[in-house]
Amino acid sequence: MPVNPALTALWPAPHASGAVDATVHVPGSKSVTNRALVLAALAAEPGWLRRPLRSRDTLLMAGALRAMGVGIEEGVGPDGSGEAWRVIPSGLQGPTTVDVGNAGTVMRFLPPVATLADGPVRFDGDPRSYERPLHGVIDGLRALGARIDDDGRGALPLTVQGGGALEGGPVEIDASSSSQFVSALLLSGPRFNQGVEVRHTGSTLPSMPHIRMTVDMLRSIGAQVDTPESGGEPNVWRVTPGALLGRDLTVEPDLSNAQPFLAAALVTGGTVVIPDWPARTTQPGDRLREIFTEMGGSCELTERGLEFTGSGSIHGLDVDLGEVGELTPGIAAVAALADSPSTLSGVAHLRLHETDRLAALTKEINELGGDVTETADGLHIRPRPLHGGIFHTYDDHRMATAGAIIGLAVEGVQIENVATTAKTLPDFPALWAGMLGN
Ligand SMILES: O=C(O)C1=C[C@@H](OP(=O)(O)O)[C@@H](O)[C@H](O)C1
Ligand SMILES: C=C(OP(=O)(O)O)C(=O)O
Repeated sequence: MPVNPALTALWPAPHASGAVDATVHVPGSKSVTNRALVLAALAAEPGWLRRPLRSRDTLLMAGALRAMGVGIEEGVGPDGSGEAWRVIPSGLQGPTTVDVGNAGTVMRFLPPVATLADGPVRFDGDPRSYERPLHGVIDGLRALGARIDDDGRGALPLTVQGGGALEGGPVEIDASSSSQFVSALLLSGPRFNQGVEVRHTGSTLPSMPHIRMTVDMLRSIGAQVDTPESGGEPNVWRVTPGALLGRDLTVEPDLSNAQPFLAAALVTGGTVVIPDWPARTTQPGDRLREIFTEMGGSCELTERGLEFTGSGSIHGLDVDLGEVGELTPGIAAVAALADSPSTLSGVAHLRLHETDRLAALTKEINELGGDVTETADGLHIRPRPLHGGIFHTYDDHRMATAGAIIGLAVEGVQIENVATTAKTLPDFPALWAGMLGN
């Protein structure tokens, strides 16, 4: 995706001169788009993906699947409405090379797919991808019969020696550093000879809504999945081998990327409407209705979408974000502007996300005059009057949007490399300006 050089420098975060009043159409969900691409590629027949997110992470996923022989064509959808991708599965091929960028979904969901290719698939990515944990996928796949060449660190780069099929069966992994280990093994599970039974052995498991999203999407494409919630053992998921159907799926807006816009309503005491907010969803961003209400806003789902209104005051809160870790940077930004302290907990694993998010948030908010301290599993945030300055983003899209939230209330905040938002929301600067009426 071409990057506008002007945006890689310093971007003056717009300061809000009054209450925002806007409707913001948020592009599709990264997590849904990348699961849908993998499942459609593994299906027995072609399928449609409508309103897919087109961002760095999803274009990397599409590019990787194409490199393995899957057809992904531009189209307008079976009923002629909306942009769509037509996904045409085929025998998966190697040798090939996959660039994962810094996309957790690509680096974790695709090695299991590559075991089904008929030759080697090499995985490489951004420098940060070498530091992000992958041991659950590597060790798990080896236990299920895969051959993988790596350097023994449990991380990228690596080569999966695809053998055209994988035996599958029961496997134990510790997914306490990423729920994506569980999702990765489940998504390809229907195509393994014996299916897969994943048992998580660690003490904590983050991001449960994302595992539910995996299970829901598997079921919707014809897979049989047994889960702890459907009467199975705690921490055990079982996928039966079987063919997957070609479906016509419309991607929901990315509710985690709706966060900065909802935050703008909260911070400025205004109103923001997000059209197409789903009435029922597995996306973790749906928790924002409750969290931002506790922080001082109010919201209603109407036929226009989610209407969120700020009251003019922002309150701190004590909250365990273990299930919804990707919301932490945006919540921390709002908490730094609140009228009382906050404690965010349950998110130790954020140290291994796009950057060490706990360290990055602490440093950047404190450099604007804030008072944030890291705890063992989160942040203590004591609001103080903030001043302008440079907000560094460490190639982390959610750091950039967190800085933009602070900039609404604090004059003179400059975001370094706002273009990093292209990971999941390439239109962010324009959407932000549009919301502010600029
Ligand atoms: O499966 C997914 O789509 C995701 C799962 C979560 O990962 P972790 O469990 O590694 O936090 C989340 O933070 C990430 O943004 C997307
Ligand atoms: C953690 C995130 O991404 P990834 O899918 O790369 O893990 C995120 O988007 O907040």
